[in-house]
Amino acid sequence: MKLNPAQQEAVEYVTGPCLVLAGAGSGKTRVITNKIAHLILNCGYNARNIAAVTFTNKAAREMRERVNQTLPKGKGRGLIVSTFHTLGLEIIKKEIKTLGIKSGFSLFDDQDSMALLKELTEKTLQGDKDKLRLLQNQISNWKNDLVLPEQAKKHTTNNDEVFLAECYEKYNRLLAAYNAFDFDDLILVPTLLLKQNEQVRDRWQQRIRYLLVDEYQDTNSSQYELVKQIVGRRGLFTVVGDDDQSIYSWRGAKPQNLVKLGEDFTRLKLVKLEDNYRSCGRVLHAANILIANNPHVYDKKLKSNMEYGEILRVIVAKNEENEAERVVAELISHRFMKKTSYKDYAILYRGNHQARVFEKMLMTNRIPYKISGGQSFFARSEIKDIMAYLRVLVNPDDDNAFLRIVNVPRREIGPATLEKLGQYANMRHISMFAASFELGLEQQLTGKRLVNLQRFTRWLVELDDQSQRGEPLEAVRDLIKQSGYEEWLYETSPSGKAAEMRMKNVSQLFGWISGMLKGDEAECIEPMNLKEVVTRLTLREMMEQGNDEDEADQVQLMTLHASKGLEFPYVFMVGMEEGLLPHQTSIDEGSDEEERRLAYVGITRAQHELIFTMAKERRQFGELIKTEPSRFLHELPVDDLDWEVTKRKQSDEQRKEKGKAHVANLMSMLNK
Ligand SMILES: Nc1ncnc2c1ncn2[C@@H]1O[C@H](COP(=O)(O)OP(=O)(O)OP(=O)(O)O)[C@@H](O)[C@H]1O
Ligand SMILES: [Mg+2]
Repeated sequence: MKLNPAQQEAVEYVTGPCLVLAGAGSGKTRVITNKIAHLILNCGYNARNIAAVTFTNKAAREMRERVNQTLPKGKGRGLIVSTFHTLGLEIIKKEIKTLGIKSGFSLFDDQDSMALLKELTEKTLQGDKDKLRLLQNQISNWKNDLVLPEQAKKHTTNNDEVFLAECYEKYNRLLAAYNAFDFDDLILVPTLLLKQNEQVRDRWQQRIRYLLVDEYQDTNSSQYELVKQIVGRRGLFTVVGDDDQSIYSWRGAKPQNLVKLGEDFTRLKLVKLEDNYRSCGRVLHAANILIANNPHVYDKKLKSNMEYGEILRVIVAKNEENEAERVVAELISHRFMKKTSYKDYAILYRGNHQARVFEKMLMTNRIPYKISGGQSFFARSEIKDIMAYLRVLVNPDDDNAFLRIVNVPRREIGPATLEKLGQYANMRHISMFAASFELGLEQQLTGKRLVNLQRFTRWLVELDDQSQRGEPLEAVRDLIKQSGYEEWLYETSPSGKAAEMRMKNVSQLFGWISGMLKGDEAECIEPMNLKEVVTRLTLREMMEQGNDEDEADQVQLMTLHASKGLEFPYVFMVGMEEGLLPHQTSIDEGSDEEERRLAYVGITRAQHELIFTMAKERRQFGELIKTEPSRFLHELPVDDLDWEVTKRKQSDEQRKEKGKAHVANLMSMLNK
């Protein structure tokens, strides 16, 4: 693969710390993939001593693929390409003894952790959603800053803070009782362990001798500390990033970590890349002009290597339905004229809720599409159910999971039974699952209630035995069959078709499990046992979403956040309105810099053409609100934008009919 001289320099510098700081599309990610190959092929590194960290599972998968293509077969074996969280999980798993935790621990996603917080603040916050969210954020911030409950408690200045810190302490204690970690723990726990335990640190520094980090601008304090602990004094690493694409400050990301890197590693070599290979000149010009409105720590230049390209259009639609209609009509005719594929198009938006009308319009027109994020595969109730079964199977202490499935499908184990069971378990300080076997429970529960409950838990024990006997796949298959889940889906779904769809999702999940147990899933280094599979799936569930049929020819729908690092020939940036982009909260807070960076990320995803759209009216909380064009549209260079002038005289009805006719016309052209 060809590289320019600056990229080449970054790839070949392997004797010390290296930072590549450059704008979008300048080939930073390409530097990382080429450097991995260079380290293995020309510098004598064994692949298993190299780790590359990226931000999403999708990016990790792509990176691994790209590296494998450049290496002779087998040379990439053992290479770690993962997200920060998967790397953290890997460290926890390998150091489970040192950490003194039971294997088969659970991972709690945001919803699980919220359920826990709700439980422990039942009396104080009484389910107040805003306050609960505030508490959850504060705990997350503490964890991201490596602050433990004791330290948090020490630094309180008022009663509110004392309350938050105490909740944090209780929350962590509950997590431990459930033998569970939350998302932020996956970084916090390994980082503190490496920091405090020299032996463990040595072990990991021996294992990972060269570290590469993509999208470095989005690392938070705990992630940065993890990097520091792994590279140690040797300081052999390459990180690449772009401060203008820092869009995760709400998760504690600190672009200042770029500056800190220079202070912490004084030998740091800085490489700047100034050629953009992705976007046409006009797209790049617009992006550069927009981002110039933000203050800059580093001076960066970026010039296009492509032609200047088509004018950037702004489509002004009447309302959100009309916006979706227009985008889909544009897409159909464009595809017809240019003979492109559906997967060449991306529709990018600020918030997941914006996706729905586009989804509907695409479906109506039979256009294949894929939504990344949003209602993810793992958020579907059937997947949550089966995952809960699996979680109980590998970690019977997981009361949350137990409660989710104890009566799904219905087993006549009612709330009164569960309440009694819960009380007894609490008294004995054991899990509900364990409590169900104790003789003492007979005083609380009698007759049929106890029989039903124990039939259920005994059945789980049998499945676990089967799995332990070396038949994990059969155990999972039996679990799904014997639970009667399929029949239950047919009974409870709104239609047979819906039940069928849901069962298809369950089969998909089963397929993944089977692949992981055999070790043929992309992210597997070797076959996994059922415990590992469940933790890995939970992580997939937390990180990202979905059943990634990357190869399929589908229009891509995703949030601006999820589009980071990706590129598409044709991009629609929709909902370009004040209140959406920039988001209302940032307007209220009087700071739009991060939103501008988000717009910059969106614009720089486009390779050939970029179309902005907005709706003049939008429904908000059931009311129709008049909107204003996004300030970012006004910041773009006037000569590069073509604002569509709306013809006022057309009535709504006429417009609607015309839009429909247009789409129908195009479809018939295509079908000929
Ligand atoms: N030297 C080069 N010659 C030709 N094409 C290149 C070169 N370097 C990178 N590219 C191509 O340019 C595009 C952008 O590269 P890449 O994704 O690595 O950029 P990036 O800096 O990581 O972008 P982002 O900031 O959006 O993550 C890719 O299609 C890549 O293959
Ligand atoms: Mg990149």
